[in-house]
Amino acid sequence: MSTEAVESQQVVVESDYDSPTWRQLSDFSVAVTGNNFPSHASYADLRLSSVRDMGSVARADRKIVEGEFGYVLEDVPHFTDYLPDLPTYPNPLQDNPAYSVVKKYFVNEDDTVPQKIVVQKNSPRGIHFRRAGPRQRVYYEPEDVYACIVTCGGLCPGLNTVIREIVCGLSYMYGVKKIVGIQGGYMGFYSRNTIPLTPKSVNDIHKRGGTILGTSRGGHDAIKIVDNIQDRGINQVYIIGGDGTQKGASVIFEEIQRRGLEVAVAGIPKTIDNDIAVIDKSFGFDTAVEEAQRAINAAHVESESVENGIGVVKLMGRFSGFIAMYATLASRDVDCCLIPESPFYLEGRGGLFEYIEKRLKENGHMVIVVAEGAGQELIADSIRSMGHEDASGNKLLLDVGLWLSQKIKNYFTSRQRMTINLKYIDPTYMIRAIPSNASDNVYCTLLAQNAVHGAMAGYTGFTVGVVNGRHTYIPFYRVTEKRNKVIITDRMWARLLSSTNQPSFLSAEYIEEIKTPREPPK
Ligand SMILES: Nc1ncnc2c1ncn2[C@@H]1O[C@H](COP(=O)(O)OP(=O)(O)O)[C@@H](O)[C@H]1O
Ligand SMILES: O=P(O)(O)OC[C@H]1O[C@](O)(COP(=O)(O)O)[C@@H](O)[C@@H]1O
Ligand SMILES: [Mg+2]
Repeated sequence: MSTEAVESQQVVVESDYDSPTWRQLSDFSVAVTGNNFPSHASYADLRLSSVRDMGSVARADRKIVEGEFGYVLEDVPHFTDYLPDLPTYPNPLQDNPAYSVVKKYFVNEDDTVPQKIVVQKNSPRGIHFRRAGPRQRVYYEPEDVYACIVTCGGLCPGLNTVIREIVCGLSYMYGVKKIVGIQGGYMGFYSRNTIPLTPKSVNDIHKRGGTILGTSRGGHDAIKIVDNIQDRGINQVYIIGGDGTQKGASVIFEEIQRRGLEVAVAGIPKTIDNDIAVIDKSFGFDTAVEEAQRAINAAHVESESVENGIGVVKLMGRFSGFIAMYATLASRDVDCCLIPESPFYLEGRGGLFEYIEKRLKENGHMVIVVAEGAGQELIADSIRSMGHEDASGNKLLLDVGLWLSQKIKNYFTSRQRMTINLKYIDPTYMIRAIPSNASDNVYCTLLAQNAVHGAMAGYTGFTVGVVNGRHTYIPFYRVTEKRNKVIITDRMWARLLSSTNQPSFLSAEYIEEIKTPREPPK
């Protein structure tokens, strides 16, 4: 992702400073001198901050280490936090011919990655995350590992690649033999049989879309899931899924910790919408943007082949319009992009209809990209049926693409304003179901391998993710407490507006309001 996109995430993060959660974190944090953090073996001596989150992850213990110049490490849990006397073993990678020639293959225990890379002379060093990667000592003998993998939530390109690379990483790097897949999402822990996974059985799966394990929404019962983990003797749990899944993983981790089990819980964030906080980008996003070009091209070809042609393309994005924004910026054929973060209106001065009329008169055709979560309030006004949820508790959306297409048709046919030719394309599930592209495949591989390195090194209760280009271990609460959204006061959205020339749909008062600076952090 571009620097600009990284900047957008930082704007989101800055707002954390105002939240009660942040103030509580500071109150409970553990201060250390300088930045010589204790290695994880001595973390048992540190007081776990036990901050009770105000939001959705209600019982997350937080492990905060402060250093000089405003340095803060938001660390992830480690076995030694609650099981102090575990034996450790040399990392088998040191004898692996592929790695033995690599200088500094093991990650320095003190390496951390800053969340904010744009700084000023006097700004505090800010929040950091533990750098991901292989450690010199591991907490499992290969023959003792019994790992499982589960995929939850909606589909996303790259799921099979992550599964494949966890299996291959565990097998080839650490010599692990016992790996199973949990079928059909969280509920599969207690309602379905497991399937054995070997490098041979997963060899070709990255070439297929979907997930070979199946997935589901709903059905998260932490007690039943952990009972099942315990009964089977599973000691590494790899959980691939979005924000809902990571919340579920956090609850599972807490139950495992409460029972004092030596079971590592590692999350790999998945969301085609790219709405997971903190991380630079989620896997599958690039593939989705690329595939969306095919739909936009089709809409363009259709619309320019007829008089007053309008192509409407609906793309995914329940709460965040990243796919729509990037697909629009990539295409250059889009005249208007509508996303959930930017409210719009249809009629009157500066409205969508006026703009469509102008573009058709100027250019004879136009393409509109609309993210599925855009304009939901407008639709609710005319349809009156909001508030339904799916099995995971996600808001069910009304079809903005169909609604918008109908509204445009009605407007232009009423009072015989203009004869238009509108074609509506909904490629959403076609985009989601494809295999990941080359760059996402590499990305999935690194995420999977780093998840494996973290679990083998005794870290647990973490999500693996890229922050400012570096792989890190992020505590669950950080990726679940808020969603990554397009910031419409950022330069990236301004670039989009100037590339499409569409109206901003914002009133002068609203622009003033959102520009008002927030209070600086204390
Ligand atoms: N707050 C939560 N606590 C525990 N489990 C949750 C929570 N939210 C969602 N889940 C579980 O996570 C799984 C996937 O969630 P969902 O929202 O469908 O997809 P995603 O993980 O992609 O956001 C479901 O099985 C759901 O029951
Ligand atoms: O029809 P489904 O399977 O519920 O999925 C629809 C939703 O899945 C998404 O792709 C995102 O899903 P996740 O939260 O599972 O990543 C949204 O864009 C879309 O609204
Ligand atoms: Mg979600």
